[in-house]
Amino acid sequence: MASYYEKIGGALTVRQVVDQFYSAVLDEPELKPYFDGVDLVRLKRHMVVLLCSVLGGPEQYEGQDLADAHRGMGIAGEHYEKVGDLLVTTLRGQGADEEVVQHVVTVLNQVRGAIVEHAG
Ligand code: HEM
Repeated sequence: MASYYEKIGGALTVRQVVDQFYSAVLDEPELKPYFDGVDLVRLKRHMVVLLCSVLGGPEQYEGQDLADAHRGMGIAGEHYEKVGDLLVTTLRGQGADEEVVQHVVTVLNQVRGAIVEHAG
């Protein structure tokens, strides 16, 4: 049975998703300030590998633990939802099927607690 990773088109598609996703995030005035001064090349590289491995690809995530990476940013729940929605919209826009999207939504719900620091 094809993995989600194969279904979506492998690392090439994931890279396109991640590029589009961060363009969309940085287009949101409420979200952009979080990324001031951030090394976007490194961020995108880590996100590509993380998403590949979440989808069942062979890549091994070697970035920071998600709680450590986001600690002290004071990320609001409402901003987390926005970022999650942008990822889902981008996946759909790249033709990901609903099974793949639902798997990503499940993982987004699992990691929420590690990333969000403010209820609002
Ligand atoms: C939706 C789920 C999210 C996932 C899966 C995720 C994933 C990641 C990953 C893999 C990194 C790189 C860690 C490293 O380089 O070692 C990172 C860094 C970062 N994330 Fe997230 N993130 C999420 C949500 C958010 C949200 C909601 C915000 C802010 C609104 C955010 C802001 C940042 C920033 C600013 C960095 C850069 C930290 C730095 O390099 O100093 N993330 N994230």
